[in-house]
Amino acid sequence: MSLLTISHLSAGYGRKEILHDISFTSRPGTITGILGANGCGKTTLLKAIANILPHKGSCLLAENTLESLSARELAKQCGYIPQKSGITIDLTVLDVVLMGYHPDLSLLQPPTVQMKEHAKATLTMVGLPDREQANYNQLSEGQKQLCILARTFVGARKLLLLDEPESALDFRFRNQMMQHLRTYVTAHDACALVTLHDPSLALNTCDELLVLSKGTRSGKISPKLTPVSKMESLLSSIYGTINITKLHDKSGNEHLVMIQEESI
Ligand SMILES: Nc1ncnc2c1ncn2[C@@H]1O[C@H](COP(=O)(O)OP(=O)(O)OP(=O)(O)O)[C@@H](O)[C@H]1O
Repeated sequence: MSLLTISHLSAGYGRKEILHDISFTSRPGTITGILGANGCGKTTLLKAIANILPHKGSCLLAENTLESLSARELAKQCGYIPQKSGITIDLTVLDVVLMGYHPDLSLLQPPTVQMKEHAKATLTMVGLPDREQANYNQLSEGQKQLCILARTFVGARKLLLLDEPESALDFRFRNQMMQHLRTYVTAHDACALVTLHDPSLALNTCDELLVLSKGTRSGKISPKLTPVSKMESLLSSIYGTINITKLHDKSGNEHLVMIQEESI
């Protein structure tokens, strides 16, 4: 059964259409990676689903048509992480995380003690223990991404839209971030759409991959089910001639690794 149903979505800027007739579904408890070349429309897709961009088509989350919700109701259903947080004023890390509760609080209502404790625990979980009183703007870019991730997690929304949440994270934190996301979608029966630029990370941590090419859907991959030859063919449309190889770690778990077949 689907939690999210995107039907015939088209969107763009002004008169220029960027996304053309995109349809797909996501099940509860799953992570869908969105892959595509620079400028193909990944961010535009997330913005349209988050209702930041006017669009044609519809986005259904469980029984809610997202386009018909008020901004507050939408924020209660859907957490959106843009590429840049846009936070320029001085705020503590804890205050930034507590912003994740805003849709649940009335104007000027302060967060509860329980919310603060949960926010601190979430900061520790994502890898920022003891940093709650630090100035958000004095964190490294990677630490900022972890802080914004914590902000997204505390809200317990059914749909998470994450735009390159791993771009400033090192190898270890990238994998951990995807593990935290896995824990989140499982615990909340939620679904996450994540734009990623690391195909190997996407192949090993996402349940499904939506492949975009020039604003159209060129295919969907289920890394555990789709034959390697079909994955290679679809991903070659983005990355050129590539080769996907199966490797096993020391515990015997299978991993997919994508390598470039020829020099560019
Ligand atoms: N605010 C805007 N006004 C006009 N055109 C825009 C705007 N934002 C993006 N575009 C255009 O829309 C197209 C898709 O951009 P988008 O940011 O969705 O791509 P993307 O796949 O997320 O790229 P990247 O991987 O580089 O982040 C690009 O051609 C871009 O120039």
